[in-house]
Amino acid sequence: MRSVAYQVNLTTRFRGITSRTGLLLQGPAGWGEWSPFPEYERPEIDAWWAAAVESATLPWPTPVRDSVPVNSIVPAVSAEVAGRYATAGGCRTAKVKVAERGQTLADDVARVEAVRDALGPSGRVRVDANGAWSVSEALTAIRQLARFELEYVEQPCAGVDELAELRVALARAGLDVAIAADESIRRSGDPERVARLQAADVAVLKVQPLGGVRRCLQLAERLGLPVVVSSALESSVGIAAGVALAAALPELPYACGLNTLALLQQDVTSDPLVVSEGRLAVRRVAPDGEAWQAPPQTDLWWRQRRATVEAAGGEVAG
Ligand SMILES: O=C(O)CCC(=O)c1ccccc1C(=O)O
Ligand SMILES: [Mg+2]
Repeated sequence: MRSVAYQVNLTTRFRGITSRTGLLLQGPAGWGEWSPFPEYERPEIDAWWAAAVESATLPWPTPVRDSVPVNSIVPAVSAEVAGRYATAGGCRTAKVKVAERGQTLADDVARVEAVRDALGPSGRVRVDANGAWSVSEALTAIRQLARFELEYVEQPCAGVDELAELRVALARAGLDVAIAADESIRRSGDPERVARLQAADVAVLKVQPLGGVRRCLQLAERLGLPVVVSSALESSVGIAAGVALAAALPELPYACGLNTLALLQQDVTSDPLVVSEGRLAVRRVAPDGEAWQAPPQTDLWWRQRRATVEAAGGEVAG
């Protein structure tokens, strides 16, 4: 199958990176995106490849809705500008990054307060710590953040066992705040351990790291937890696969973390997915133009990376 590499700059530094690169794959069903982060290796990146192949070769599972709600993203910015991020695109749910290295809990409290003020009492506010807190740090932080009525706290601690311990401690402390697992599902090698250990109330599912839309639908069923569909910071081609998953889930109780196109300075198409009134439409995306195409060296690097995964002959979606 034909493939072409993209590379675009980010508008805001995110996860410590300032640009995003990946491979777009064209097959009989349309386009797929393969964009495991550069430091990821086999076998972890095989699941990402399976997702791209699924997107390029198979139709999407039957949707039960034709658009999906998404959350805005508030990076670890100052409280002064946080409110503007929170309401972008008409979103009524915001996800606030907390526990950023070099910042304090007071910075997090000020940022979350600004977001709650901007959305008003009917808005929903979630935070994501990306596993940065110990159990006791998480307890301290959640104690202070709970007054802003959090929808959930995403990956407060790094380990599955820590998440389980934190949930017990929260219940003991009378703090009724839900916990979502993200990295613990997509990087632990055993996504179902979270459910077995009752380590989370909510499961964050990302199509590429979990091997495709069909795999995610099956996993959602096995987990038996409410699901939040989220992006891995992709172009419109990858986001479309996330939207397809969200559209096919029997229940969709939460806004999706698929509003990451706003973090890219450019997209791979002149007809990108656009958030309107806080929602994304369900549809396929095809790349066009060339301003986003990666330089030859980067394109070559992706082709070689692809060759290692294909040579290993990992199973693909079906
Ligand atoms: O959940 C969202 O709103 C957006 C997705 C997101 O935050 C993300 C994107 C790329 C890598 C990691 C993460 C994360 O959830 O931590
Ligand atoms: Mg997360």
